[in-house]
Amino acid sequence: SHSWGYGPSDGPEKWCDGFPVANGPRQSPIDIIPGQTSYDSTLKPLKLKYDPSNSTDILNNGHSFQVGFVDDVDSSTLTGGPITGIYRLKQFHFHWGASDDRGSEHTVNGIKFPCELHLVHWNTKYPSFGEAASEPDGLAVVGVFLKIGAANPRLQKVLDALGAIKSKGKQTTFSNFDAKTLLPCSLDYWTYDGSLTTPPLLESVTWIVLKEPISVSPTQMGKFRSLMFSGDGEAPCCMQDNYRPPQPLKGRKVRRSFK
Ligand SMILES: CC[C@H](CNC(=O)c1ccc(S(N)(=O)=O)cc1)c1ccc2[nH]ccc2c1
Ligand SMILES: [Zn+2]
Repeated sequence: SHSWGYGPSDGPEKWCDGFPVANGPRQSPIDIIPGQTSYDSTLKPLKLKYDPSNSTDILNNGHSFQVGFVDDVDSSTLTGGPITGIYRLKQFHFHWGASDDRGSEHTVNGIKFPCELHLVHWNTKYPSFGEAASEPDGLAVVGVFLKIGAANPRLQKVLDALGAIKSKGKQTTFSNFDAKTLLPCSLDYWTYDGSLTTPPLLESVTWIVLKEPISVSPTQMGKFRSLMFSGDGEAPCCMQDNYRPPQPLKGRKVRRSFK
């Protein structure tokens, strides 16, 4: 079966065996080279409307942890930016490294950040996330870089919940969380057509990567690394380096919303 991970035997270099689209024309992440992006004045400002009452749970899915949202109504949505229509927030999750010198999926001029947040939205022109995930305009993921600095109080509620979901498959309630508090001041962004960065690597994602990072402290990064890829009763394996490296651009254009 398609069991994949981030280790030497099941990691990103092996994913093409089970998921040939890994070598497709619009794979993610990519290295963003700001000097090679083009300013597009027709790009609209991002509009993120998140209702805190929509957050439901926090789950260790064995690859990362994610905070889930009620997505059967249009109360936590993404509109504007490079997309048309209304996309609903489904979940957010993170990717991080074993040390502060790596961990992000997108890079900027080859620079890796210690962590990257992904806010996953699906196009409401489709009946569900699962169906949208296989459409070229089905998903929109907002990526936010985390850089080492002062402890970020906005992360603390999420990090304090990790103790309850240490191993794979653990889940607990997580209510009244306002995902907007995780966003930086500026919503300036780069955007390009890409894919999920984990199997099944579906080429259905409009990527919207924010230029301004948010801060995270080394201690807070340690909390991410206290999670386990492994389930209870399995050989313990720390959840870290759960990032895919940048993929070939294959002629794609990266646009930016700012001068
Ligand atoms: C269709 C994929 C989905 C599971 N994966 C995701 O939801 C997902 C979301 C975002 C990103 S990222 N890092 O690019 O932001 C990567 C993966 C998914 C959903 C339901 C499923 N049922 C059976 C299998 C299955 C897979
Ligand atoms: Zn992700």
